[in-house]
Amino acid sequence: MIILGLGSNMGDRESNIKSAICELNKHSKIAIDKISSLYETKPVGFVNQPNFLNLVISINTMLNPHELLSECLQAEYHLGRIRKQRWGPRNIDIDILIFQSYMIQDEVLQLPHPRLHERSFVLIPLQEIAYDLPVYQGLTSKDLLQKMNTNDEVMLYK
Ligand SMILES: Nc1nc2nc(S)n(CCO)c2c(=O)[nH]1
Repeated sequence: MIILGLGSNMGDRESNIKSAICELNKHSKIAIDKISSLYETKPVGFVNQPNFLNLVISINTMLNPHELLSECLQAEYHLGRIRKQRWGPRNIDIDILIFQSYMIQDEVLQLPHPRLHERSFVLIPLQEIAYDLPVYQGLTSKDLLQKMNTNDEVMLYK
């Protein structure tokens, strides 16, 4: 499976995420498979910023991980990606979370995403579309969520 995480906490957040999905789906070598519900989520990392909207999608593609990263960055660029601070607010964020069984650690891409297992804003939507997918040390999103306190950080938006 190939899983992307989408997020936005600037501007029309829902429209930004829908536009990002459309941008990706327009690509001849990317096919959207599943789309999770949309969630309102409290910011983690740099907490002094607006709430995010987050979702995850699964895709099918013939691209390799670095080619897919390039297309995700292109899509962010086309959507006018605004990011002043590394951890600050952004109108659109497209992260590659899982790319089949690839393990990559280089200066532009880390797979699986290094913070995937500690992010309820990823694990909760991921549970919807890939509940039995091992995502971290053989554990599924359900296993990982059972170990976390996530009661008010992630709320179903739509
Ligand atoms: N809830 C939430 N917190 C975040 N902190 C960062 S950085 N990001 C950007 C994704 O890495 C997010 C996010 O998408 N959602």
